[in-house]
Amino acid sequence: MATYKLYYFNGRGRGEVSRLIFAAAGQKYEDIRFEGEQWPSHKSEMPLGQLPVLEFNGVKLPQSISIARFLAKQFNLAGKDNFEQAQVDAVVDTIADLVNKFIAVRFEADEAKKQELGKTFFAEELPKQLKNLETLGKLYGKGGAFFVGNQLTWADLLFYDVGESLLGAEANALDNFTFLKQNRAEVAKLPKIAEYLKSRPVTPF
Ligand SMILES: N[C@@H](CCC(=O)N[C@@H](CS)C(=O)NCC(=O)O)C(=O)O
Repeated sequence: MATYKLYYFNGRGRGEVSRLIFAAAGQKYEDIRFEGEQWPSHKSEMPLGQLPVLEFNGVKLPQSISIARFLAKQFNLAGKDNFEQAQVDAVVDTIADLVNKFIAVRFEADEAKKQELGKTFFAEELPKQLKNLETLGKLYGKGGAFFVGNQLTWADLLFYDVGESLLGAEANALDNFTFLKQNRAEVAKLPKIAEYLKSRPVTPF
């Protein structure tokens, strides 16, 4: 029987999308969460010295997006055919563009620069990327609430999680984006996801 271990910190960060994929698939796995002080003694055990890492049947795989894409393929959450998978990847890449900009703001050490970056991000960059995502959802979602092909894929799960962080920083962020709001609501209603969200450990950003 296949075995899965997911190593990450006690945060959602780059690991939560894989946890959501496991939850949606109803697949058991070991959810290993390092505390900050434990990490230095484990860093050298990881292929690239970073997390998340998935251990699949005893072999370690780094890179959050590669991990999530592999899991999605394992559990039929990647899109029904090659072209749907490419559409899912386009949504994921667009979310990644947004996340990279968001992270740059959050982790800026210089407070004045952070304020400046934050202003531009929330006023310009975020609405632009959300509009792009809304466009892709309407184009590929076949009139339904999911991003691609009218069924759940890992693009929906990734956006669900990223949306949580965006709304935490800016409560009105999705107000002008009906598809995106509906998409997150539908994901949260799926029975396995609803159960997971209710029972997951408190997991910060
Ligand atoms: N491109 C990598 C980036 C991984 C990454 O930056 N991981 C951070 C946590 S989110 C990390 O391991 N930091 C601890 C360290 O580098 O020692 C991915 O997407 O997995």
